[in-house]
Amino acid sequence: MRATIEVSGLRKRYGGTTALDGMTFTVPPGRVTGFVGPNGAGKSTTMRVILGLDAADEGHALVGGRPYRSLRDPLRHVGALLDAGALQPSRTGRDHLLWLAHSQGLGARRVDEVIEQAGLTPAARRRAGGYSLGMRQRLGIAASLLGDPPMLLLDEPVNGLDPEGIVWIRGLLRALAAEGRAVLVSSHLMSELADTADHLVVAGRGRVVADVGVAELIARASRGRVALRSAEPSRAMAALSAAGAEVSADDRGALTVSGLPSEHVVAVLNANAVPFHEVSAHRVTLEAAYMELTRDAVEYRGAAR
Ligand SMILES: Nc1ncnc2c1ncn2[C@@H]1O[C@H](COP(=O)(O)OP(=O)(O)OP(=O)(O)O)[C@@H](O)[C@H]1O
Repeated sequence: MRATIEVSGLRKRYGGTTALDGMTFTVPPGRVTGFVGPNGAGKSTTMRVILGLDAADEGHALVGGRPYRSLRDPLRHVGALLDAGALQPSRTGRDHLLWLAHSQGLGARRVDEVIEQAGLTPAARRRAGGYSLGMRQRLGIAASLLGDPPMLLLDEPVNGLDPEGIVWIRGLLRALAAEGRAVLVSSHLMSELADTADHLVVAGRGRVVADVGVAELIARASRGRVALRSAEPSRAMAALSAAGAEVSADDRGALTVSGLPSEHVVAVLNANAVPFHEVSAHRVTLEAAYMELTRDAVEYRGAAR
């Protein structure tokens, strides 16, 4: 079974609300695909449809080429974290995992491995009802790893994690992808996916707005601009503007130049004897690139209902 998640032409309405409007994308093995988009864009609905928890009105979702519901021992194929709150509060974390493991023919040794992998060892024998949100997330992630699945779907896994937990999950997701797994991670906060995702599927109003590599998205939004620092920013601005560039300055005196490649920027400054101490490619943050992309796709909740 090829570890690929495929979503094709999904449509779904809830009464008068269109949740999915032709959602189509593929999550290939070997990379972390971030599934992002504003609130209400259809991310959770898509994940529920992939996992057979909700039926689409049209279209199909396949995991490893098959509908999720047709899989025997699904945890061995697809690991999922959807709602970290769905727990029996009186059970210990370890018992919860043992119960899940037994349902899939997996043993206690595997349970202890994922407890260790999820950093849950100190809490594993405590009642899950007393867990913090971060602990519940770790338990949900441990559960998703139980069957050593080649495909993973994690809905907002960073929710509730402390800074150490965030660093941990970034490393875990990257390691899982490096092992050749298909990893789909949803988030509505772009900063959570910076340094984690290789690729982004950006959803807006129930469909895909962009399906793009992270590096390419940043390069595109950076638009070949040049970042410049000079002890004499006004002279630098005057010289570069005279050479046909557009120059803007931030409140700390850093300049951003568009319309001239960096080697021309350097040549113009040298020809005008303007001192400078830094010329580099201007790189927007992933968050800024994403904001630009989704500006038109934001669902204004009040207006939409
Ligand atoms: N069970 C449901 N009943 C009615 N409407 C629903 C239901 N589930 C989702 N919706 C609506 O479908 C749309 C898509 O919701 P969904 O939860 O999939 O978006 P999302 O991208 O996951 O958003 P968020 O980032 O807020 O989790 C929203 O308008 C939502 O209100």
